[in-house]
Amino acid sequence: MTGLKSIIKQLLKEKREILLSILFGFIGGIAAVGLFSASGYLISQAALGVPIYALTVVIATVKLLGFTRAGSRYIERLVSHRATFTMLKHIRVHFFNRLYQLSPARLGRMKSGDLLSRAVNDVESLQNLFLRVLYPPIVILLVFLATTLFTAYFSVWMALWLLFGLSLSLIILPAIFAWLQHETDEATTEQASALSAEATETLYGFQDLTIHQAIDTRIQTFSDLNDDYENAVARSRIRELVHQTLDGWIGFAITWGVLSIGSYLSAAGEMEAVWLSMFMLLSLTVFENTSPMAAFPQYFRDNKQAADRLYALDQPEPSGDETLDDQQIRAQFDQVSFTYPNEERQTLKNISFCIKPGSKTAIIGASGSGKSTILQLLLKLEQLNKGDIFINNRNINNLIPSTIWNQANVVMQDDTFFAGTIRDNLLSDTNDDSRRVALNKAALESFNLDDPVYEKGDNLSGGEKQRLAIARVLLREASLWLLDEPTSSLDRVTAERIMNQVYTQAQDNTVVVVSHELTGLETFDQIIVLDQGEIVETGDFDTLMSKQGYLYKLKQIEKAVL
Ligand SMILES: Nc1ncnc2c1ncn2[C@@H]1O[C@H](COP(=O)(O)OP(=O)(O)OP(=O)(O)O)[C@@H](O)[C@H]1O
Repeated sequence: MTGLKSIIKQLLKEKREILLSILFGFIGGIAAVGLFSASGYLISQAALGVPIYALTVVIATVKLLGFTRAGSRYIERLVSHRATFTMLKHIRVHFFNRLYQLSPARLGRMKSGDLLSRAVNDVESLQNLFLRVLYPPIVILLVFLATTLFTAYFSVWMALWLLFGLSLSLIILPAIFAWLQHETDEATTEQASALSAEATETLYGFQDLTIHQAIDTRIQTFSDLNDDYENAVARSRIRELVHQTLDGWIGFAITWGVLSIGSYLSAAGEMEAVWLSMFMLLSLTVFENTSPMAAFPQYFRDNKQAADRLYALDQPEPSGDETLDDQQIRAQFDQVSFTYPNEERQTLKNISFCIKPGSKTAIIGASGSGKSTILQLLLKLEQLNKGDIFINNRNINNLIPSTIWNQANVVMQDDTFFAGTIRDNLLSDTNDDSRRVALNKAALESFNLDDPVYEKGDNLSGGEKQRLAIARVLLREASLWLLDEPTSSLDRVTAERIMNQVYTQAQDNTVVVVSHELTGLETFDQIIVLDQGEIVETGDFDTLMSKQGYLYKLKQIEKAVL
């Protein structure tokens, strides 16, 4: 289902409001036509010297139509806006739920500026969908048809002429302008997206760009993108104005035609001349109603694209097992290959290994050899391309990601910290005493729970962030520990102290540690050595050293360097 269809389906839930909007829109529109027509008739009669008492009914009708028009316009606006805001509320909730279910890896691949503009601009622009795209044409059509029917009572030719004007104004002109706009609009959307992503990246990287003296180039790029976008928007607005002008001319031309037909009919004695001014004002008013159609192609396009973009995030609800019954976690990779989306290079090549329940595994290897990727796949943050991963003998494809996350204590290289306090950033609803114990275990005893943390943890050093991330996991109960270089920014003594705390707490659990460090490997049950996405050897420390293979050579190099 396309995005627009999904949104319209969502909107149709507000049936009552929609029907009321159309009904009162129609009453308001037809009252306006009636008001001006009756006024035209009144002016003609007054000019002919008809006494005022003979016109009492028409005068009262004009007044009544004036009130009806104002009242129904008010009710129409009220119910149409209520329908719109209810719809927006549902869409926001739907969008957030989808965003929430997206895998963090897929989220990460979207440029943050782009994503923000999606969330905010797209939902905001959808408020025009009902107010300017869906129901105004229906109301205009109904008013037009009712007016044409009324006109047909006096003259079929005049009614046909009005119908001709209706098809020009309501169908042909919007279709031509929608077609004209089609190509440039695609470009405008891409430019808006590029501009937003560029702005976000420049703001985030402002400090680095300034230090590396690359800010001027970046600002120039931003300024060029901005110019392109502004030009595209200006072109689009000019087209809208041309459409509006042409629409006005069509209204005048049709009114002129109505007047000509009326004059001919009254000269031929088939219609009284007193009706002429009524038809002239009727035609002018009914065409005035069509002026919102000039913005129709633009709004239609904007809303269609916004809806498609929002619903592009839709993906099937994750299905599968929601629990892992066993206390201990066993993981097995069976001939797994993996390439990141949109990448040519294979990151993992046909790797197989088994992590036994309650065991301690170290994954080592050169930078870029694929160590972190193994953790990403285990957490189902990425979808493997070939082979199978089993957790407790269940294929990972049949597990919903949150089942694994519930069981996992994870420290990644780029854990996120939020503006708030240390307490907030521990992400635990336990009591303050337990929080303090966790901070102590993570060698953060100098921190207070109320100490502030800036956005993205900007006031914390690299080592403090790592220790805070470890304090987070020390507060959770989990049977699988996945630690990606958890102490790489710490001095050896502190690192050992903290890791001892981790191993004590995780002594019965399955632990996988990704590391560059070659020290302390003796304590692991299994060492997996990776090189360029391939496993070059596995085994415990003594076995690998006695084999005098890859790890042995690395150790020799380390010895020589130190
Ligand atoms: N999100 C991503 N999209 C595309 N390629 C990626 C992504 N993440 C990692 N890669 C690539 O996959 C390869 C393996 O990356 P990975 O992070 O798993 O290596 P690593 O062994 O953990 O490296 P390091 O020790 O430097 O952290 C690298 O070549 C990297 O460029």
